[in-house]
Amino acid sequence: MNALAATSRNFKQAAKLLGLDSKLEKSLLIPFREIKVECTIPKDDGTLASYVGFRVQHDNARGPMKGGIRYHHEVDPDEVNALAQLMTWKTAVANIPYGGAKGGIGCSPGDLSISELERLTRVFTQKIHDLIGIHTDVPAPDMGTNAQTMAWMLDEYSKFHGYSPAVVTGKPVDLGGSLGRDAATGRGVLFATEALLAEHGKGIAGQRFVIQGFGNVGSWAAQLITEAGGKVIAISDVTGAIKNSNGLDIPELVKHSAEKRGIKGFAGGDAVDPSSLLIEDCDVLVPAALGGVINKDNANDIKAKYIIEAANHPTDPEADEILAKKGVLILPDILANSGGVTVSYFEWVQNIQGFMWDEEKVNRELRTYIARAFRDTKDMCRAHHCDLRMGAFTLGVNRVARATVLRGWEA
Ligand SMILES: NC(=O)C1=CN([C@@H]2O[C@H](COP(=O)(O)OP(=O)(O)OC[C@H]3O[C@@H](n4cnc5c(N)ncnc54)[C@H](OP(=O)(O)O)[C@@H]3O)[C@@H](O)[C@H]2O)C=CC1
Ligand SMILES: O=C(O)CCC(=O)C(=O)O
Repeated sequence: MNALAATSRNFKQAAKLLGLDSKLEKSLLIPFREIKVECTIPKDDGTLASYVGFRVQHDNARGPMKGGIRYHHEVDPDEVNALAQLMTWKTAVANIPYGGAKGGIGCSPGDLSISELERLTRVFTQKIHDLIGIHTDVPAPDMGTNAQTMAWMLDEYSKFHGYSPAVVTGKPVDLGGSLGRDAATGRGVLFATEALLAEHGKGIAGQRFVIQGFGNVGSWAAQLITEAGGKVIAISDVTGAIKNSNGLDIPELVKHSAEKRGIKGFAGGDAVDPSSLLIEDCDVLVPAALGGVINKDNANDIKAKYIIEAANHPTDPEADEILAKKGVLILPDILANSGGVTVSYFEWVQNIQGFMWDEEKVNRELRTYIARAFRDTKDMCRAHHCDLRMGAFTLGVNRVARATVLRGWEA
């Protein structure tokens, strides 16, 4: 199912559970603003290349819009729209004073040189600089982008508006980035998993994990889960998938992946078919790459007891239904991966205050925010007799609806 159709379907189900007025429901669903820009750059060989960039600003009832910028060949308007909407509910679930946005450029970052990526990022920033800002819309990294991308955005934005570190988060620490932001999404995944397992009398130690994706989120999640005593038995990235039933040596895999630009060829595990990774026998499955990967075609074969959605919208609504019947518990994206935007919020606060926190404080606060979001979600599950996804959706949608009504519509 298309990402936007799936996300909107979840939203509508939550609106129904909350008994939202149909006109309010409609106004919450329609994005505040959709931006589409042409980005042409000279390539290193002198030829021109044109790309399409998007920024969808979904909602700002609770504060400045917030969300990452994705560089991936599959980026399209519907997907960015869905991801922006998810950010609105996610920031509300985390109870941080933001709305939601998302951006992206349809490109294959692996095929571009560093200087081509820099030119593309600068052109994109030139096209949207008037529509983002510290108190309007604050970008951050997502798939295919990183701290360096944010450094270029900050530099380009500052040419128009003066030096403004708080205009992006996930920056390098040398430019005002927060300690702990790089690991934050993976660390949030760990904290959220701990909260879920604790409810069932379990801990991370001894559980067998399978992780799809070994980029920022997947690699940090793997490292932190391993440090907490979990056994990561299989991992995939674009280059392939590997398995070791005794547990993969994650620090060695991190080194291998950095040197070889992927996990393929790692000596500490056996190569397996990437298409069967999600149906490997394990306790906890952590999709940490693309959307829509758990769907009606593979849901029946999934063996995990818990799915922790580190990626955005990895599970289709049809798969949700199949997995619920099988008794698989799903910790939804807007809660499970909210650690990234939560530490982005801490970064923005530090930039505005001109004061830096130490990493221990960042991680301690993150644990508090994730634990609170989990408790609040469970309260909504009890109130509405629903699963964790609808618990998180009703929590987020209700907070945004309340803010919208309080602000009113008077012209
Ligand atoms: N970064 C953040 O703070 C946050 C990210 N997220 C979400 O987490 C997910 C991952 O983002 P992030 O880690 O930042 O992105 P990265 O670009 O750092 O990493 C993405 C990873 O996914 C892998 N990948 C891509 N396609 C496939 C595929 N078909 N099968 C298996 N692996 C694949 C990539 O492989 P390769 O490197 O070989 O291309 C890479 O290992 C996304 O859904 C994103 O929206 C959510 C919240 C915050
Ligand atoms: O850190 C941020 O602002 C946004 C991270 C993001 O894009 C996401 O949570 O999906």
